[in-house]
Amino acid sequence: MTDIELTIGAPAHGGHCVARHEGRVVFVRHALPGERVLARLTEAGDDAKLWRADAIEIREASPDRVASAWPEAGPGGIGGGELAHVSLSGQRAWKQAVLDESFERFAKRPFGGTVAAVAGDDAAHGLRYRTRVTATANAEGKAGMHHHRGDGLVPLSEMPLATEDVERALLGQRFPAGARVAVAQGSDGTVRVTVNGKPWRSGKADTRPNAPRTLRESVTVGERTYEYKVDADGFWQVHRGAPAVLVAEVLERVGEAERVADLYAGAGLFTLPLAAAGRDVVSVEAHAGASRAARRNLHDYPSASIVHGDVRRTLRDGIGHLDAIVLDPRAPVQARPRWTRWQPAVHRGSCTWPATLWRWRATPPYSPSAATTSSTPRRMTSSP
Ligand SMILES: C[S@@+](CC[C@H](N)C(=O)[O-])C[C@H]1O[C@@H](n2cnc3c(N)ncnc32)[C@H](O)[C@@H]1O
Repeated sequence: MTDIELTIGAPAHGGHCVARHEGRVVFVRHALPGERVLARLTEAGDDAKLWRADAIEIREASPDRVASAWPEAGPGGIGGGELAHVSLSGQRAWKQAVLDESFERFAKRPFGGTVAAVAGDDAAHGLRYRTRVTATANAEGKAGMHHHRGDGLVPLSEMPLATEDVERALLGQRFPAGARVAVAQGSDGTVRVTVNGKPWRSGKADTRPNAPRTLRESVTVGERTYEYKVDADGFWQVHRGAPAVLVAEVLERVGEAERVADLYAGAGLFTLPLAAAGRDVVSVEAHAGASRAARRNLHDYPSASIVHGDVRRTLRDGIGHLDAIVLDPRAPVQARPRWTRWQPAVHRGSCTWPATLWRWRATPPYSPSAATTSSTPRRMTSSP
């Protein structure tokens, strides 16, 4: 193992900072801008343009450095807790810098937003926000997570990002070796565990034909509360405050637009409030379970049509005139259709961050026929 001393530069997308060593770029995790660190190289091929390293000793610390809130995600540890050593204000400044830089570089326009805490984040010190966690059981049946960019499984002794109930369900029992474990908590506090896609209860598979598989979620924005039923192991925004923040943002941005597409719509988090606001919504989602959930959630709203299918194909086939598009892809850019005359509507949320939000509304006119013939969109980054 080779250790090198580095001066740390700007933060970059994905939880690392950029440094330089003998002309080569090094992505350094567990460091902060301005720090002087001893870094252990973790990927350093002779011919590689880019090296990766973990800061293992801090020689000159940033004022934003704090004791790690999740030591297991420290150097050589689990991926996904990259900012555990950064103060909350430092995390927000970090995210602001990444968003500002990404928008300037890729969208060629200013980000213009300000990164702010979701209600309750400060009181919880930026922790305990995840209502969804997935893990893999190790040979002893303990829930574990993978090393950053590695296959090795680290059994968890804590999961400080999760709500306490989710953490308890994850760590307080054993699972079949190698199993994929998903733990989720609904708005009413109910926790459901799914093991390899099947219900799990009180330490064993729940084989009852009527074993519960869904969770209730309610999202309150202003005076209104929207009710959803989602699959316990299906997609739902993992931050407990994200659904309400995102719905409020979407409603405001869509404004009075009459016909709206909700692309990559999941279980209908945005489709439902948009339909309830009287919008004519086309909701497109490729995952069969999520699409079924959306149908269930939108049952009482005839102004919403649920398309179960691929976004690109659906747009190519034509979905008619649209006044606004809400776009929330989970997959990176390749999954996006070829955008045309308007700036791409882009949102990419990342679980790495204490709060996540970049969501843009595309402006009309939208022309389905142009969708396959015009220029390729500007590339946007997305997080792993
Ligand atoms: C990040 S989730 C967002 C769901 C929803 N907008 C929300 O916020 O709850 C992205 C969704 O896009 C769906 N998806 C991914 N690729 C797709 C594609 N090519 N066509 C349609 N849906 C896709 C996934 O199944 C997933 O449900």
